[in-house]
Order: sequence, then C-alpha cells, then structure tokens
Amino acid sequence: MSKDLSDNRPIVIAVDGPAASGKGTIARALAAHFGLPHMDTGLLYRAVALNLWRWGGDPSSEFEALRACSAVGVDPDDPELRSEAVSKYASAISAYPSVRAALLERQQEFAGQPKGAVLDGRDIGTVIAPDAPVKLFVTASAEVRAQRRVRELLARGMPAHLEDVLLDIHARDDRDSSRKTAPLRQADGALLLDTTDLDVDQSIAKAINLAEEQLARAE
Ligand SMILES: Nc1ncnc2c1ncn2[C@@H]1O[C@H](COP(=O)(O)OP(=O)(O)O)[C@@H](O)[C@H]1O
Ligand SMILES: Nc1ccn([C@@H]2O[C@H](COP(=O)(O)OP(=O)(O)O)[C@@H](O)[C@H]2O)c(=O)n1
Repeated sequence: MSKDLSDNRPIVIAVDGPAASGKGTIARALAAHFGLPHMDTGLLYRAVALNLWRWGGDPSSEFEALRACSAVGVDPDDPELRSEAVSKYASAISAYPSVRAALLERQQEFAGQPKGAVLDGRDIGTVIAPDAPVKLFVTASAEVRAQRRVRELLARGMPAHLEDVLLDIHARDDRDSSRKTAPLRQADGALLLDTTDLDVDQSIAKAINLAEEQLARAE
C-alpha cells in the first residue's frame, strides 16, 4: 500500500549505487509510485563533462572542469551524455571538490521541495540528503552491470564492447569509491538492494517494499 501523502510531510528518497546497478530505473519507479519529482544527478556531472569535452578542455585540470560547470544545462535526450568518453570524463571531474560544490545547491534545492523528491547518484544519502527517511544502496555484480550497459548503449544506437565497458565500470567504481570528497559508499541507514539476480520488475517491487518499510519506521 502506498504512503498517505496527506500529512504533508516531505518524502525524500536517496538512491545511490555504482554504474548501471539499476538505480535510475528504481528511482524513476519510486518517483512514479509516490508521486514525487525525480532528479538523475549523474546527468549533472555528465553535462559538465560533455561541456568540457566539447570545448576540448582537459579533465585533469580542476580549473578547466570548474569552468565547465558555469551555466551548465542538461538535455537528457542528448545521446552524447551517455557515451563512454563522457562517462570517463564525468568520473574524473566529479572527484574535484570545487566541481561537487558547484553542483551541490542545485541538488539540495531539488531535494528540499515541499512534497519531497527522489534523487539518484553516488552521494545522495551521504552528502546531499543525509536526513532522507528513505535511503537505498543499489548494487549488482560488475559483470551483470556491464552487460546491462552494453545492451542499453546498443539499443541507443551507440557502439559498445563488453570488455571495454567492463574495464570502464571497474575503473569508475575504483575512482568513485576511493576519492576523498563524497566517495561512493552505502550511507548510514541505507538498505542494500542487490539486483544481480533480479529483473527490472522484481527490482522495482523490492525497492518499493523497502521504501515503504523505511517510511513506516520513520513515522
Ligand atoms: N534489474 C534489472 N535487470 C535488468 N536490466 C536492468 C535492471 N535494472 C536496470 N536495468 C537496465 O540496465 C540499464 C542501466 O540501468 P539504469 O537504471 O540506467 O542504471 P544506473 O542508473 O544505475 O546507471 C538500463 O538499460 C536498464 O533498463
Ligand atoms: N551524485 C553523483 C552522481 C554521479 N557522479 C559521477 O558521475 C559519473 C556518471 O554518473 P551516472 O550516475 O550518470 O553514471 P551511471 O551510474 O549511470 O553509469 C559517475 O561515474 C560518478 O563519478 C557523482 O560523482 N556523484
């Protein structure tokens, strides 16, 4: 049974996890279930990365990466946002504290909407919305995640090779988890959802159950 929203308390849902774990799919489904707005925060980092890439900027320069943050717009339908090159750039520039700081307010404002919101990313439960009543950490084996990402890229008409995508996923997992600022980790109070052996419908059903459980406990 879905949560009665009539008490007007905001419902903030933080969904974090590594690349292609299914966190975006789950976050969108939770947003639809609870009637909340959704933000894919990875797209912000990808938009900065795409800006930098198009200018011929250097991802190893924090200064240039920060410049790419100014007035960054996100066109979620731009296929280049999901290219492998942009994924690599996004992972590199997201390690810079100044880049993360530049994108912080936009995310916290979104999370602070009166009815609440669902956000997915790497640091939602740890940094952006640490007091969120619902926190999920979505994961799956690297091999399964790579297969999903390959299928997704091919379906979008983009080239993809399993070995390259798997290498990229390992490299991004390592970089995202080992950086000093806002590393990828399961937040305090977050429930683990391993989707390795679950299909999309099963993952969504489990996520809704876990969210309802956390909301009931928060009452
Ligand atoms: N449980 C699942 N089983 C199979 N495929 C999935 C599952 N969850 C997501 N996918 C597919 O895998 C791809 C990556 O999912 P997505 O939700 O975008 O992951 P993330 O946001 O973690 O990168 C998408 O094509 C999505 O449809
Ligand atoms: N909240 C977030 C979201 C993304 N990111 C970074 O942005 C990159 C792209 O994020 P994404 O969520 O679009 O990537 P996928 O998980 O969909 O592959 C990640 O590899 C992270 O390095 C981050 O640091 N913090």
